[in-house]
Amino acid sequence: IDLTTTLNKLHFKTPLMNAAGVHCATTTELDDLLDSQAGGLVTKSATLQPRTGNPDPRYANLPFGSINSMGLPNQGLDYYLNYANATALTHPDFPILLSLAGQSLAENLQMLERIQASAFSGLTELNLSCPNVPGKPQIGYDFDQMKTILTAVFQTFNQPLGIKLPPYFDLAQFDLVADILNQFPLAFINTINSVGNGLFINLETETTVIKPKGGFGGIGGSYVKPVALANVRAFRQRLNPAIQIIGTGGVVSGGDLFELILCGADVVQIGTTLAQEGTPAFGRILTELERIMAQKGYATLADFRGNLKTL
Ligand SMILES: O=C(O)c1[nH]c(=O)[nH]c(=O)c1I
Repeated sequence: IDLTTTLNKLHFKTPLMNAAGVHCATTTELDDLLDSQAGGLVTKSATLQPRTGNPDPRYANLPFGSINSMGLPNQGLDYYLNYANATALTHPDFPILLSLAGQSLAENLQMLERIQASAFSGLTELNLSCPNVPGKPQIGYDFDQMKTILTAVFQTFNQPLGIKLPPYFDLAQFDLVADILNQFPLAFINTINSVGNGLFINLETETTVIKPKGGFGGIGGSYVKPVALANVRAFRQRLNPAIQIIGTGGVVSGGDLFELILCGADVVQIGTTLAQEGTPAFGRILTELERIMAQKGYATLADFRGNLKTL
């Protein structure tokens, strides 16, 4: 069974990695990912300066997933850029993605210029879908702003770049967003980010379970798998084949991983499952995938990628 895959020119030994924001905020967490069966890693979405983020409790595990309103806490771009450049020396073949979530176009352009001026040779993921910075609407739901940002970004940045998208729930929106994205030389899209501004209640205490934003937060885990499958499938059907797809959302088992690849994903990320189970989740899920592939007679991921059949 060959589990290898590629994203742009980066070679992944396995198609599974962390989702930005989970187990990737500090060098300790990032080194943990290096030593796991993950095929690559992505760093916590960065701003130019460090941020403390929203007040605790800002994350909660739920019966079928998680809710979070972290508020973009991170160590600042240089911390992650330094980590990426140091790791490239010790692990030259391990794919590293840098996630950016600047709070203005100017900040994003400043960060991209800093990356371009450095020795960084990985992939950059521009997060257009953080749902938890109070007062900042998600760029991914403002199509004019998205177009403006992508136009400016591709005039500035000549390294491979992908974007992290929020979930969409309307076929006309898939058409509209795909038409915008097809105008740009994107290396990949990553879909989905958490389903924004859900609410979970503690029935006993009659309270919310997280503090920020009156308890509203991004939903992840099994709750969102049907939304992730649909978004990966819809964009695979609509995007220029040169734009690859990272599939994220609701992956708990090897079957879930198989399904996202069947919808067209080239690489798959786990967030909630990694937060709850730790890095052993990578090996468990990959072993389950191998078993399913063997049962079905598939030797490589390309044997079934994107081959979902309709009735
Ligand atoms: O609250 C966060 O830090 C956060 N949380 C998410 O669920 N997605 C994101 O992109 C971000 I930047």
